[in-house]
Amino acid sequence: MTATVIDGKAFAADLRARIATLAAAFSAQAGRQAGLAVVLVGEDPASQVYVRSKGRSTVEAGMASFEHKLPADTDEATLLALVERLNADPAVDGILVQLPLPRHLDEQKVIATINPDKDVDGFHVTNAGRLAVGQAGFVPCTPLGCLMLLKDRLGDLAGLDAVVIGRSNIVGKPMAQLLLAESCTVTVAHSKTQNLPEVVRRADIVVAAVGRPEMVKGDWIKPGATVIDVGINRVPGAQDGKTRLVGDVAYDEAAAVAGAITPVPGGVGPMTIAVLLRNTLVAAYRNAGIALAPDAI
Ligand SMILES: Nc1nc2c(c(=O)[nH]1)N[C@@H](CN(C=O)c1ccc(C(=O)N[C@@H](CCC(=O)O)C(=O)O)cc1)CN2
Ligand SMILES: [Mg+2]
Repeated sequence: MTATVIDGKAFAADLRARIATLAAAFSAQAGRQAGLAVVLVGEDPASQVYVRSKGRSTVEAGMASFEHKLPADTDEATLLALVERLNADPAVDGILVQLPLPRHLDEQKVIATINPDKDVDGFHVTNAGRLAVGQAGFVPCTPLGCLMLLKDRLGDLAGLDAVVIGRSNIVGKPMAQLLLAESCTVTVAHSKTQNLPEVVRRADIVVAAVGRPEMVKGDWIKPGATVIDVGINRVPGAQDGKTRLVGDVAYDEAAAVAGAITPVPGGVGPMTIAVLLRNTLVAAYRNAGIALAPDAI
């Protein structure tokens, strides 16, 4: 078997186009643009790339982008005061603090300061709780993007066996909650899981989010399974000094067995920013008190 390649880049482009149409409708109805504030502390090169890309995508979708770049040695009080100002700013519908933060800053404390109804990353405990009990809230962008790709490929997920490898607050745990809400039978595997290859072999859906390059091997995959690779790992390339990106799944081996698989790059990654725009627009509709059909985006 050779797997169908799930083209996250194309799916995300289509999603962004639909968001742009709705964002224009929002601006006309509300008399203002939906707004996203992104806070970057420090000069981490990857974070700078992601923040630039978020700003550009926000403007391209017809929304307002507010970028706040703070030096790496910013103290906690200054960062929390900025978040409080953004909470109070009616032009700001969504607030995102780019992670990771410099070590001296407490990520949980910063996230806890964001108004949950502006928390378009879905990282606030209130939104984690809402997801856990099935209430409307914001869902973290990467797992929601994975779910969109899965539903597009498989339709109804009810009854399928899903294994999520990784238990982070940002991907693994919310992914498991989302799959449970779709009535999958969900296993969350992690570094202490015994007989991981056997556990993965049971799965109709495998979501790999461990951050270990090419850890999931082809012979772990059940023939025909759908494989979603969240990993973005930079490893030394074949040529001197060059690096290349690989996922958490050994792609060529897995693609020979799976029914469908996301590539790295071009799979899950582009969905993260498209879903961020989606969450921001949903926040704008809610903040403006304008109804938006639940399945509109
Ligand atoms: N506050 C947040 N911080 C972080 C998040 C997040 O959702 N919210 N996620 C990641 C970084 N991230 C967005 O912030 C992100 C990561 C990867 C991609 C992406 O498109 N990746 C490409 C490859 C990019 C490359 O060449 O390096 C792909 O997979 O095709 C977008 C956004 C951590 N921090
Ligand atoms: Mg820290």
